[in-house]
Amino acid sequence: MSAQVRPHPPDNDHSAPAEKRLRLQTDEVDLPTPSISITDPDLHHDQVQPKKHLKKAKKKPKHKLPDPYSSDDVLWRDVVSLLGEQDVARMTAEGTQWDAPLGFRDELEVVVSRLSSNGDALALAPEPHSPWVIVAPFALPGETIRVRVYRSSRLHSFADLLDVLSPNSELRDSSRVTCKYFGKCSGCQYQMLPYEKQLGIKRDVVIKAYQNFSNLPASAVPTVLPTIGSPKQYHYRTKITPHFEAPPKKARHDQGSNPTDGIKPDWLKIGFNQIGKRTVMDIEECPIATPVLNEAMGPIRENIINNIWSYKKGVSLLLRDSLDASTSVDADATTVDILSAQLEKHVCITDHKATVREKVGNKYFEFPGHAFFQNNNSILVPLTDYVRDAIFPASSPGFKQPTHLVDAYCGSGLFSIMLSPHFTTVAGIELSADSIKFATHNARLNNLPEGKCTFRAGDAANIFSVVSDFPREHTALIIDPPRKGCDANFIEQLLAFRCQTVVYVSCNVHTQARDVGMILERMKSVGEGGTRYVLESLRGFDLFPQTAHVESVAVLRLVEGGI
Ligand SMILES: C[S@@+](CC[C@H](N)C(=O)[O-])C[C@H]1O[C@@H](n2cnc3c(N)ncnc32)[C@H](O)[C@@H]1O
Repeated sequence: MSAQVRPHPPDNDHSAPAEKRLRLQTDEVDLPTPSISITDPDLHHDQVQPKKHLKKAKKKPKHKLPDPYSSDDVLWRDVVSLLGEQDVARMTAEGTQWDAPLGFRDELEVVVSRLSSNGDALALAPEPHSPWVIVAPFALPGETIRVRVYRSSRLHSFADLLDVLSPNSELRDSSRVTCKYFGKCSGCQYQMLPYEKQLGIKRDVVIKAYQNFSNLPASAVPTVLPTIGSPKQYHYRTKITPHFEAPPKKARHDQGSNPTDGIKPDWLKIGFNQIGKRTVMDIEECPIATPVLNEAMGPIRENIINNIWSYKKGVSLLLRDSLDASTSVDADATTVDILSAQLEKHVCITDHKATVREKVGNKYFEFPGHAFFQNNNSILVPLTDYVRDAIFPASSPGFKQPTHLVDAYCGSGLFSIMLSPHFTTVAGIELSADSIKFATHNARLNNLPEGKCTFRAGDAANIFSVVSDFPREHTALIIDPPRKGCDANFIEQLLAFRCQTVVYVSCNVHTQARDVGMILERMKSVGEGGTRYVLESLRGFDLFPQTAHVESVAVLRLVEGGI
């Protein structure tokens, strides 16, 4: 029996490396630059050259290894785990780990063993190709699938899914798929899965990240709590960035200066990247985006079609869901009361410089269209409440009530402002001067007492000199860095600052695991004052339903005594 899976057309061009292919969540997947090196023996073997071979070392390496903590690196750990250390060690010693037993466009049947943390299915290649791993999208554990190989890497080959020959009926429910592009678009991976299963898979991603990337003993990592689901599982995404290419030379030549008359030329695709390809696919609606973004898509597409000949370069569009911010808010009139009167209408913002307005709980946030803001508004109250409850545990004997909050990587002030009623003093820092301007504005917009929240632009590590007079035992630190995580300087200063509670929120659990591992490990040797951090709790939040992404929240608490 075949399941409803749309096969790829036969003309796939898979020449692009996976990391170059844009995904829908482009802002969440800025690939990490490693700030702390890891000790993968294989990496060292291939990259560190003895001095006498310096000349050779300058040559481009034959095989490019993935950047540490990149999605390819995460996949590599999954591949090793599936093959087993023994086979991997043997093939590494034999130098056969790059010798793919399968060629371009080879077709084969495989049984899916498990999912990778990136959401792809992993299967062991059958004899005579084993040991080797096949990586394919949109398939589930236990399923027999037919695939076609398009690219090979170290110990694994990437393949298109051609057909699901025997679906896993306990997991796959094709009736759940609401998007006509699912199976081709690179934005979503899990629409065929019941939501509870998606949450379970994301919990496993958090568990695996700490096993593979934290360097911590199992005893130092608490049982990962169940993933908190998103109140909205569709129509939640408040920002999308579809893109399109400029007219190809030939089309320009053929068309001359004739207008399109509103008819979309065949070569013009406005949308997101196809799975496994560098090419854009045409997308007229996106069911994970909010209704106002979907409504705006039609007129925006029409405008591009009518004016396509004026584009000399490809364009990445911005569509952002905003409460109606068209009325300018002057400093004296910025009260929540005034806003409440005008607000509940949603509009689509397309200008990077325009002001976007969102409401979270009873607070309002404004920020520039180009700036970072969490993309799933529906889960922000549960998320910020969770962080608040972690900082103020219900009953903990001898617990010193926090009064001061440090918000590192604060953006336009989400955590600072949401949690401000619970603190006397709040200090935030953020690299983007624009976001800081808005964080300060947002404190006023929400009528916070003057001087309670202070925000400054700069590198996160600079915050520690600013808050050196905060009472450490009454201070909580929230960290919410970009995907690359914190740098070593920040972690060193955090260890010296040593406040009572650290809540680490991250959209990349792999760099979070690295950083938390580093904090706990370094604490052993720093040891000042007889205190150390423990990882008290760990859980995922599903900010990105239908996709393989997960937000992870780690709570670190300072405790007395050694290990
Ligand atoms: C994941 S966002 C979190 C923003 C905010 N906490 C929120 O939830 O809206 C990470 C933020 O870190 C900022 N950032 C990146 N590198 C930084 C650095 N070295 N120091 C301070 N902020 C940085 C980015 O500009 C971005 O606003």
